[in-house]
Amino acid sequence: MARSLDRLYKGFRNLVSLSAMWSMKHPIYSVSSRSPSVRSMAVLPFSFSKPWDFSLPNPSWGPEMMQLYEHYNSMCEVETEGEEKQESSWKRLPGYNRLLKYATGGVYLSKMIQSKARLFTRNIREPGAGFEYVLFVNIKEQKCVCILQAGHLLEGPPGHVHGGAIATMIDTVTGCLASLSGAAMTANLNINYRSPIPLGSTVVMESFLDKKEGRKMFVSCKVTSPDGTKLHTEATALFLSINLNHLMGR
Ligand SMILES: CCCCCCCC(=O)SCCNC(=O)CCNC(=O)[C@H](O)C(C)(C)COP(=O)(O)OP(=O)(O)OC[C@H]1O[C@@H](n2cnc3c(N)ncnc32)[C@H](O)[C@@H]1OP(=O)(O)O
Repeated sequence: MARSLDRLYKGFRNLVSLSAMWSMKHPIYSVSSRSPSVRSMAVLPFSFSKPWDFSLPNPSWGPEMMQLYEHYNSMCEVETEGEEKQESSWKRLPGYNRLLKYATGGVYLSKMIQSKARLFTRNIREPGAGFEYVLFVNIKEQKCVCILQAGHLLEGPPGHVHGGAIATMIDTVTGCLASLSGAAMTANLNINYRSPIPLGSTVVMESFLDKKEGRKMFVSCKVTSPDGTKLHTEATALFLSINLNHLMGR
């Protein structure tokens, strides 16, 4: 089992390179200009039982979310230097509702390990109602950017996003960055909430690897408005790289 888990984690890392392939296989939806409430009721042409890349645009995405997606997605394209083509250091990470199932070898393990388990942030079926997000990583710069459109089911204070939902997304973004070179878990997360995030709005979450000391990774994260003028949230996190046996209680 431990060996299978190690193979599986290598598969997780391969997901980064798989993203380019997935984006070619799945066509991007055109986004309608209807009001946010109408947009959030749009129905996606897929069921949860099929693998679906949630990081691709769907009709619930508003213009700001689309604009930012297109900006970062264009940076993932192959760069040309003179005659030579170079792979971009930016990658879009595909988003599944169960990573385990779609990683190399994971399809077998996902039947053995709590087959009903699903990724917390990808569980709300109605498009636009929960966490609509896409993650981009820059491996060279050790940086991760997430574009998040927070839906109406994430309410905390009236009309605004719940602090726990914001913390969840910060954990996801910083966790993705910390896990780029291997399995890691959050040991500590400190959050300063500076200004509330209105429901339905789009925010940019930027995360940086500040320092690495042995197994410890110190990561920071900033949540801002799309134009960067408004700071919503700031956070620092400590991640510890783990051996996958840690998850098996050994
Ligand atoms: C794609 C989706 C991505 C989503 C990513 C989401 C990530 C998550 O949410 S993970 C879930 C939440 N996190 C958890 O459940 C973790 C629970 N905690 C644990 O399992 C363990 O405490 C764990 C793995 C963090 C550390 O345990 P362990 O590996 O035994 O480390 P340990 O030997 O105690 O400590 C190692 C070092 O880290 C330090 N350390 C450990 N915890 C902390 C902490 N909370 N604060 C500061 N330092 C700490 C220790 O002091 C020690 O330092 P040093 O080497 O200088 O003496």
